Amino acid sequence: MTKLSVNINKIATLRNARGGNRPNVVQTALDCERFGAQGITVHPRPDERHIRFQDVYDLKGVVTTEFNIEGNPTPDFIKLVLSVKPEQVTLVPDAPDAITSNAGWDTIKHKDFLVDVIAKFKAHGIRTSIFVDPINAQVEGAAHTGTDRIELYTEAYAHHYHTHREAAVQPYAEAARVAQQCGLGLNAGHDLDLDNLKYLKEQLPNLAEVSIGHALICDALYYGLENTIQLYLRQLNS
Ligand SMILES: CC(=O)[C@@H](O)[C@H](O)COP(=O)(O)O
Ligand SMILES: NCC(=O)COP(=O)(O)O
Repeated sequence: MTKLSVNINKIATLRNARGGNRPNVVQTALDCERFGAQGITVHPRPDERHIRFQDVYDLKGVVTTEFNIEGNPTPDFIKLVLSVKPEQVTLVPDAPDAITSNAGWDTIKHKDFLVDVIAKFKAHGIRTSIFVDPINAQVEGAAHTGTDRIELYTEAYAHHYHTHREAAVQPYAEAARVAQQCGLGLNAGHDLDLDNLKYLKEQLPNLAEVSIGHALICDALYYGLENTIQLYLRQLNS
């Protein structure tokens, strides 16, 4: 079974556009769970342009499915995660000014840093995942950091899906196989949507979890949040 974790960053983006508390991030997380989501993902960034650090504290008290906090492990981020103690932390090497995540870790170059940070989280019982491109050497490098899982950065797959899906998925299937050989759990995310999700799932039999935000929230404008979550779950489970 592949779990669906709904990334609610975009709910916070909408709230922040006006100030106030509409839409309510905490209520949306609870509703996502009620509608079938098996996890909630947030990606607080240093400028708090969408999810704020306070949101993360508020969500911890109420999320009953898997809580996944993503982000660049700056000292502030590490402090937040160690204090909130989510089920999973996903380390993403995004620059503070990046519009969105745009690359995986160089797990070879940053091995010592990752080993150190991952050990801190694991010592507090938090499962770790690191965001990587579908490159075999980077997956093997991830295994040497001590992480529990990797999250494959699926932007390239999503981008090429409509032109040549077999070629687009090939490096991901290979990376998934290497992850399994190395004993790493497998997550995936970024730009996944109702078109490209099912094929990815079919080609990556060991896929434990996907985190999806942007497309899912856009789809919810048309189909409603409950229907949309059910549509995504159907792609994963049919
Ligand atoms: C790691 C990843 O791919 C997502 O967390 C993505 O960064 C979502 O963040 P935004 O919603 O800010 O684009
Ligand atoms: N880890 C990926 C994620 O949380 C959501 O990415 P996206 O669906 O907003 O591109």
